[in-house]
Amino acid sequence: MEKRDMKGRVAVCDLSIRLPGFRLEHISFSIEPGEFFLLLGPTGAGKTLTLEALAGLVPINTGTLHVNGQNVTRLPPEARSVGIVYQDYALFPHLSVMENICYGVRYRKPEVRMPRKQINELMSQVGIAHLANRSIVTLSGGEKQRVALLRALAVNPSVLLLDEPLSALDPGFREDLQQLLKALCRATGTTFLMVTHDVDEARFLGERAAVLHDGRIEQTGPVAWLFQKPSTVFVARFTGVRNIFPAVFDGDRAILGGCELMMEAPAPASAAHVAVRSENVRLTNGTTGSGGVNQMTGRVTGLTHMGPYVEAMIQAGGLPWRSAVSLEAFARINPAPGRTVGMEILPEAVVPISSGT
Ligand SMILES: Nc1ncnc2c1ncn2[C@@H]1O[C@H](COP(=O)(O)OP(=O)(O)OP(=O)(O)O)[C@@H](O)[C@H]1O
Repeated sequence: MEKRDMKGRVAVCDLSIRLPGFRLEHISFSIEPGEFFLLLGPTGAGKTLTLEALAGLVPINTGTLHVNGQNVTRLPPEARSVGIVYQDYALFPHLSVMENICYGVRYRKPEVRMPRKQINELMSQVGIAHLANRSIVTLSGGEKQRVALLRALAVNPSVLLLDEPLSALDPGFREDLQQLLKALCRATGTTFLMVTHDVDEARFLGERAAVLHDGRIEQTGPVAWLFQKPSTVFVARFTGVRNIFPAVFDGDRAILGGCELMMEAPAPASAAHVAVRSENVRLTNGTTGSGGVNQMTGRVTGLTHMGPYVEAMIQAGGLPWRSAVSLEAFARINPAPGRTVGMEILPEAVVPISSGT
């Protein structure tokens, strides 16, 4: 790859950080120029540490870090061409909006900083042009986060690191800012690496993601793939899979409880469970269709109204299944507790998963 094609490329290879009481181990992933990549995981998984290692803010024990094709492992933070945006904005309260945005610019050579004209355009794009002279302390959370974003982008980093930038905002503001983040990533061509523990946010924002658990990466891949084809019990739970059962495998057949399900391909040797998303458990009327591939009959044991759908609990094949029933299907099938219903799962929705790292 030519040097200019490497601009914005990130490669983290076998990163480890050992702290009293916590170990980040064998972290490896790479990000393509201009990509919106997510580090996903629950609290305490090591997401912030990974970001800070890339930014040069914490010492690392082993591993190499490349930005723009350059080995930055031993470089100081200011020489890495990365910017960082925090959840709590970290703005200067005594400066105005424009002074905050341009704060880092004055320390940069003209050829590497963002031209003032582009800063003005971005301020208009994110809807804060009219606030240029306002004091930071008078802004709302959403406005502050817009200022923080532009301050980080104004020094023209190749890579922008974002540590849960939306988590302090009300849900209404969050959606606007999610749209804005996507638009800024596209408009500036900057690589975005964002930390979040919010799976809905991940679904909306990310192209690819790495899922961290207890200091290790469990799975890396396109966000949609992590949801549809989790590879471990942890990733399945984290992405909201409601049916996870221990299983044994015989080629492309999974045997779980008192039932046998066909999969689309043979399970890997590491597989020990089966994951089925509740939206992939389709209900049918009565015993209709029972006896076909992955069709069973079950008894409804409970219902939970979730707003746009109803989660039905079905006892079938000796296991407690959960099915997300659309309101239309709910009205048609009427899966009232105690009733017998048919249940169908496509082979591609039966996902063999391992116990994890
Ligand atoms: N300087 C430090 N010394 C000791 N332990 C630390 C230090 N910094 C972080 N840790 C610990 O490392 C673990 C991972 O922290 P990290 O902030 O990376 O988690 P996270 O995934 O970003 O979680 P959250 O979503 O809550 O921010 C935590 O248990 C934290 O307490």
